[in-house]
Order: sequence, then C-alpha cells, then structure tokens
Amino acid sequence: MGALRLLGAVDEGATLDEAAALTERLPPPDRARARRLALEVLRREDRCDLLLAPMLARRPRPEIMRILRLATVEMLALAEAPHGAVNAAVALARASGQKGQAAAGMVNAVLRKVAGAAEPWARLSPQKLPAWLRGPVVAAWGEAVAAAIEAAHEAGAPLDLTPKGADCPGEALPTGSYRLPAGTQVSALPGYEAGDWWVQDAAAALAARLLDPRPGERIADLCAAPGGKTLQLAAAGAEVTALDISQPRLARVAENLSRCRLSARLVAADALDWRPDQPLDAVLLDAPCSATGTIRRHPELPRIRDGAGLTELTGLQARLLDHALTLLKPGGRLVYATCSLLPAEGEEQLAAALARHPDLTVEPPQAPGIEPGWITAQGGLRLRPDLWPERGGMDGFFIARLRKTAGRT
Ligand SMILES: C[S@@+](CC[C@H](N)C(=O)[O-])C[C@H]1O[C@@H](n2cnc3c(N)ncnc32)[C@H](O)[C@@H]1O
Repeated sequence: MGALRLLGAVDEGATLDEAAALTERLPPPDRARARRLALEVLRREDRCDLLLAPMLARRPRPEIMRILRLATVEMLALAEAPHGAVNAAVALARASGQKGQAAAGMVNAVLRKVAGAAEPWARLSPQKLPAWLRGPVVAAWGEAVAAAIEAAHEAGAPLDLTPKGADCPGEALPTGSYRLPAGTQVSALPGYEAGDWWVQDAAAALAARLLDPRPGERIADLCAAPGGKTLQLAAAGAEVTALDISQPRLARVAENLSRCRLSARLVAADALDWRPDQPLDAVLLDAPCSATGTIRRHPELPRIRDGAGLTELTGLQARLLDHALTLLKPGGRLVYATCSLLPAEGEEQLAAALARHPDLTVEPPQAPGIEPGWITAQGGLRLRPDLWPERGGMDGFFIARLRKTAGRT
C-alpha cells in the first residue's frame, strides 16, 4: 500500500523524497520496503507496460495500472512468490473504490499470465532514457553507451561510504570509497554514531579528492548542501566555508558535520553575492544541475522532468564559475563538478570557461583509482553509471580541476 501511495505521488509530479511524508506513519521496516518497491517499479515502468499491453483488453485507470506494475516487478524482477503478489494486488484493487471490485477479476487474470511470463520479460530491454536526455548521450558516446547507462539505471545503486579516517565498513574501492550492497541499513553500520564515515557515491567523492585539500588551506565549498564534499574538505584539515543558498539544506550540512565531529563555517547566501575577506587557496563548485547523473538513485527524475530550464541552469553554472574564479588568490585552484550526464553541463562548460578565461588551465585529474579512459581530451573527468560495471557502477559526474595561473581571469 505504501509503495502505491509513493507511485501515485510520482504520477502527480512529486519526487520520491517529496512523497516520503505519505509513508511517514508506517513502521520503519514497512516504510523502507515501500520505498524500495517504488524504486524498483520506477526503474522498470516501461518494461512492465510493454509486457502488460498485449494482456490487457484496454488500458485500465492509472491506479489499477500501478497495482499491475507493482505485482509484475515483485514477481519477475524481485522473484517474490506469485501467489502472495497476486493476492495482495487483488486485495489492493478491491480496496480501490467502487470500480475496484470489477477490476479485481481482471487484475487476478492478468497477473496469473504475468507469473508465467519470465521469458518475454527477460527479452525486454531496460527502460530507455527520455528523448531530451538520450539524444545528447547518444551524440556524445554512442548508442551502445546509452544502452549500457540504461542497464546501469535499471540495476540501481549500491551504498557507498567515504571514510573520515582509516575505519570504514564495506569493500574498499580503488578510489578510496567503500561499497556495501543496496538496501544496507545505514544507521546500523559500525561507526555511524561515532561519525567515522558518511554516505557518498564513489563518483561524487572524487570531486574533493581532485581538489586535494591540505591542512590549513582556506577553501570555500560554494554549493555545499547536504555536505558530503564539505565533510571531505574538513576531514582533510582545511579551513572550510560551506555556503548554500538554501538555509534548510544548510541545516543538513550542520547535522552531518556534527555527527562526524568536523567543523566548517556555514554561510547561507547566494554564492554569486558572496566574497571572503581574503582570497582563497581553493574553491569547490559543485554547481546546481539537472542531476541526470543520479537516475540510479532517483529513477523518477526522467518521469517528472522534461529538460526544460536547462538553458537557465547552464547560464547559472557559467556565472557561478566566473564568480568563483574571482575569489581565488593568483595560482589558486578550483574544482568544477556537476552530477550530470549532459555534456552541456560538463564538457561544454569547461570548453566555454577556457575560452572566456585565457589564463585558466586544466590540470590532469590525479587521484588513486582514476582510470585513463575516464579523462576527456580536454583534461576533465567524465564519470558515467556504466563505468565499473563489474563493481556496480557509479553516479554520472563531470569534474574538472582548474588553476588560475595569473592575477586576472
Ligand atoms: C549539487 S547540490 C550540492 C551537493 C553538495 N556539494 C554535496 O556534496 O553534498 C547543489 C546545491 O547548490 C545550491 N545552490 C543552488 N544555487 C545556488 C547559489 N546561487 N548559491 C549557493 N548555492 C546554490 C543548492 O541549494 C544545492 O544545495
């Protein structure tokens, strides 16, 4: 029932995080299962619809369609017992208002067919990216990479941790993050209370690693919330100013710093209006973006976004980058990052910044575990969900380390 509420809210345009209040009253294990099921369905909606279409005389109303998809995913993707999934779906259909009684018979008949459809299900391809995103991805890396990204999106994301010091649960990754299976209960892991680590995707953790913060350096994290990168900078001993335009989101940075027993100066402000008292050694600019690199964790994103507003976003990214450069001392360094699969927010931003600022140079990404194939011709780092397939992938990111070589950029 909880998963259906979440899926209904996404159909209305909400993100899963925004819809979370709908399951707030459920006991924690039920709430976790509702979210997990909703994620698994959202990763396979198109696949469900393709399988179901020939089994349906006509497309049922949205609520019944959601019940059918949920039971299909339970049986065919999660290998749950058919009789339990079918009975639960029939009960949900019955409970769904006056027309539910009539729909219950159809739901029962269709799901019995679905239970025997493992072979056609396995032949269906993973859900395609929406056209506004697929076009630029295919143009940049080709059809095979787009298909591999789609497969990675369907597979979902493991849980990655960044260690504060040496101790961290999970399997060590070459880049310094630690990996645990998806669905691991974070608060039950050793070191949670002590703040020995924090949750952060392995790709996201590379932005601060490329900046290579040193003890005592004055560094600003200009778009800091919820704070994963601020924690990395503070753990390295830098004197960090963590800035975010959103006060509520900045409160999450404060919580995360407090759990990990780290400190930073917090500033709620528009980065475009902010200046430090003295020029900075380094700036981390993890700019607001389409977040299309995080679809493994937010599979509803392609459903509720249509690519509108991208021009405004890329304009803001360029203005933030230009402003960030003015905050650096001569010779200072800046890492620009976006969790995006769109070259317009990554490779093209870097090219445009280099054209606008002749005394800006790109420094090759240097950090343990970086593979040569991830480095672009211009010296940026292009990370995609289809990389590390044998390890469980990573989020999509573009990261570039820049050096301001002279006084003026
Ligand atoms: C990609 S998220 C940052 C994630 C963060 N760096 C981390 O690692 O946890 C982008 C952040 O930029 C903030 N933001 C957007 N526009 C901003 C602006 N003009 N000035 C400062 N922060 C801004 C948003 O509130 C959001 O928290």
